[in-house]
Amino acid sequence: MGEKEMTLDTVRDSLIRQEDTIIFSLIERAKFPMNSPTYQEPKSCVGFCGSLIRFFVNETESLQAKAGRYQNPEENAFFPDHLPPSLVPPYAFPPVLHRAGASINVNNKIWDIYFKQLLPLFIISGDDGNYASTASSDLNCLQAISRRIHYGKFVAEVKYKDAPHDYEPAIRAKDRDALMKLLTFKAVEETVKKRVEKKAMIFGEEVTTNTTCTESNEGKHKIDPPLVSRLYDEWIMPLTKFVQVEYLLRRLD
Ligand SMILES: O=C(O)C(=O)C[C@]1(C(=O)O)C=C[C@@H](O)C=C1
Repeated sequence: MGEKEMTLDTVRDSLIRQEDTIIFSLIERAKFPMNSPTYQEPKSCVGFCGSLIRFFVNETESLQAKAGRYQNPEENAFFPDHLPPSLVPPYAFPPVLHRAGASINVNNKIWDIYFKQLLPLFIISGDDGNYASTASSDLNCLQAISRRIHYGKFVAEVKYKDAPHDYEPAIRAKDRDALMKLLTFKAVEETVKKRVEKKAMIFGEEVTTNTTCTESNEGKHKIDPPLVSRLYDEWIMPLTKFVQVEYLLRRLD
């Protein structure tokens, strides 16, 4: 975010814009079949040890760390241990987050859910050999989803600053349920679910120049729109809220 102060409206605008990134990245991943050799642990080390996806993410994060990606408090690495330091001159990101909550990282959960639950839902089975491209598009999805979920820290900070007296008793009592209630807006969640479904429909439509005969493409989408809504309902929004609760619990440290 630029110089302007964050408000609930500006953080929500960012979440809305991030929907585009997430949906486009899912559409890109859906170009490839499952390509399961990307994820298999080989029996022995082949120039690197472990699965291709881990190798790919580790190496890419290492390069991106050198290029300064993780200087930005909106970015969280999947393998944060042993990352090299940034080699680029630091940018003075505005210090929005409270120190104690800034380091929250739920990427382990995101990793597990993405590979075990999400991929099988929206990727067809098969193997076309494009393992590196598959790993690359997985990382784009993971980074977009991770950025969105960890953006919960900023959402929580803004909500706390807007109404510290509402949040403080629940924070002091470590009352997760009360915090969850305070930060939840059901009507907003319903709007998010409807909007992402609509975006998936529009972004994933087959575009033709033929205006008279679109029937053959009608109803065909590169990613199933209701599935995107479900993904938000079952994983993305709950994890964003989990991050908000975790952040708030540390807000008075
Ligand atoms: O917009 C908010 O207030 C948020 O906290 C974000 C979000 C979401 O993840 O989209 C999460 C919780 C709210 O219930 C509504 C939406």
